[in-house]
Amino acid sequence: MQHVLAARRLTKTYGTTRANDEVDLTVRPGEVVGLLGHNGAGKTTLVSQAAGLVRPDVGTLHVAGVDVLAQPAVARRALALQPQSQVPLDGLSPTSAIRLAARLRGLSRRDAAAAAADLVDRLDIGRWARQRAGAEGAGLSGGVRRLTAFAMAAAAPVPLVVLDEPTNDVDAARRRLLWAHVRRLADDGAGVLLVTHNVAEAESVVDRLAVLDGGAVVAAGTPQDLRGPIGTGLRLELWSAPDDVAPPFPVSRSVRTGRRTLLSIPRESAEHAVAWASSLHQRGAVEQFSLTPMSLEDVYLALTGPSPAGPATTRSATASAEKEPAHV
Ligand SMILES: Nc1ncnc2c1ncn2[C@@H]1O[C@H](COP(=O)(O)OP(=O)(O)OP(=O)(O)O)[C@@H](O)[C@H]1O
Repeated sequence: MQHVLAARRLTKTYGTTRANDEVDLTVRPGEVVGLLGHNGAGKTTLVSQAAGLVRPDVGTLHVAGVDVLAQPAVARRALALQPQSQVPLDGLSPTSAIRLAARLRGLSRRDAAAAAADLVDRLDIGRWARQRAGAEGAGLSGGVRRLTAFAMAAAAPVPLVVLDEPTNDVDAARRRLLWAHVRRLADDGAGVLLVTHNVAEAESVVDRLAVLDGGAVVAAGTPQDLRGPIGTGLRLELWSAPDDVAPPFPVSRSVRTGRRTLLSIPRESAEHAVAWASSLHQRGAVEQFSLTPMSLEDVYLALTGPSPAGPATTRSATASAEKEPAHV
């Protein structure tokens, strides 16, 4: 079936900063595509171009088959956007804002009211549903405003839903409700482009992922594709290990954060690792330990590096930018 989003060689430069560098990205109806990347990697620039808010320097962009560059207003009607910044709700309650969004997308008064009631219920924001926001959203918490903005984007059927960091400020229980609804949007036939820093949680809802680094797509595919050889490994976590800890098996990566030491090890070393960590634990050298499969977050960090590369000013500005461009 036709893509609901098709970006080809999309490039956007601000001065010497290449915010998007020949990005290829597609979203099909019924799938959730996650867009990952460090701060400044170029995610919002890509989303803004898809929404017709920013014009690319080079490349082509189609939303639901409509050329965004030639017909931005028509393309915009095929897309619902939850922006990264909070939406202004001044004077509106969550219920009235969601209804309004649904009405603007052509739903009847009755259907808009039903959609708003359903979303308020699914996202568990009933306590605040009739509470009017003051200036700059005053009176509603950041999380409720964010959930309301999500519900506004989800209020009426549309070919492409674009969500730019929808879970910011949202508590753990309601994040789960939101993720479930993201999946439901795709299961109902929409294509969803999801920008998120929440790699671990996003793994449960995305069909495919693209990782941006320095404006370029450095990896793309299903979570399983991305795991690749890195993802077949294991992670051994030690709590309060001494600084000079020296495992007697291969370690591809060792990271210390606070009291935790995280070692990436090959699957074949599992038995050795458990025996070694158990003996450290018995001697009191570590407080506790765990051995688990590598998470998608570990793989993401391995792909992008522990510190942000930032946008590339040239193609060779970062190690990862030298990799073959990937396509999704
Ligand atoms: N209007 C602009 N003018 C100048 N530079 C810009 C502009 N918009 C974005 N940039 C730069 O382009 C790069 C990509 O920014 P972008 O906002 O797309 O990143 P991002 O991946 O969305 O980051 P974050 O995760 O922090 O939201 C950054 O270096 C940013 O400073």
